Amino acid sequence: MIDRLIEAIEAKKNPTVLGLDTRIEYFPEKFASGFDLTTFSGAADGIIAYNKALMDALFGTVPAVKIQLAYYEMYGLEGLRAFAETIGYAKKKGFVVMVDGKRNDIGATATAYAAAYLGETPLAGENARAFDADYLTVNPYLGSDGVLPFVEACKAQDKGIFVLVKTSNPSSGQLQDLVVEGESIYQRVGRLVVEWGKELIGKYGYSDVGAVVGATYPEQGAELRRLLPSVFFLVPGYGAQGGGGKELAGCFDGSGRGAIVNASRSLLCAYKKHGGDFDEAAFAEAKRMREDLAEAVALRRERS
Ligand SMILES: O=C(O)c1cc(=O)[nH]c(=O)n1[C@@H]1O[C@H](COP(=O)(O)O)[C@@H](O)[C@H]1O
Repeated sequence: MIDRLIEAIEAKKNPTVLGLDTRIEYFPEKFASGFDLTTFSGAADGIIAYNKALMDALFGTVPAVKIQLAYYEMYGLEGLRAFAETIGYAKKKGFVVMVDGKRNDIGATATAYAAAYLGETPLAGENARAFDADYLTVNPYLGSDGVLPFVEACKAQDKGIFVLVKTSNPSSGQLQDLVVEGESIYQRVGRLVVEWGKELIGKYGYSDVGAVVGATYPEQGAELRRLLPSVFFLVPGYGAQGGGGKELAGCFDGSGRGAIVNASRSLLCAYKKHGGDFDEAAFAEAKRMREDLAEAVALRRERS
């Protein structure tokens, strides 16, 4: 999977993920008036239409989408309908599809989650795919036996995962920065990610087992980039959370690879900054973000 992700980034010359954390409060008035937003079903219809318009506007310039499950679960079964339809449309448009569910559990249950998002669900007779994503985000708190079922699914199905290593939120250091046996927890998790992914290295030297590294901690990002050369980074926290710009140079490697940066609210609500229609505004913001990241990559290349 990782080779496909890297090639998709290079084809668009843009290490950006469109985060589809879509909620009805983000709809501009004119768009909102087209749906009955007093019901889950109307909200789901609105979300599907919003997502499709954004994907239509951005598929030429952005290589991947990340669909955050929480924003679909909160609209109940209708929300899951919107989730499934968004995955289907994203694939049709050629996006690499990441599902952000931060899943984990004991081994047997992790196997069920892996079947749901990365693999196949056994039915009487034959297997079927429930939600067919390319990537899933995974929480490592339960240790190896809670992560290996996802790694197995990556192997069997040519998929990928991003394991939470250093997250973007303000309190991420409360546990992740603790020093144990001479290294921080996030460094230790990073080393485990290398272990988990060592049999899944693609032709560019990166593994299907990647890491989430928040844009809001660029120093730790650069440190992890040096420490984990085979681990590709999903970097959330750009824009709305304050991350971005040249600070992110250290998340990339010397050839400009190694990371893809997610923006959700800053693209979903770009019309509030740029004015005009929400899809055109998202396109303008995606272009600005691409230039911003290109500068970070250029700086990284200069340093190598
Ligand atoms: O796994 C993630 O994607 C994630 C990890 C992390 O450390 N920080 C983080 O913000 N995220 C997700 O990335 C997205 C960020 O959204 P914006 O802040 O609106 O761009 C949300 O879907 C978060 O759940």
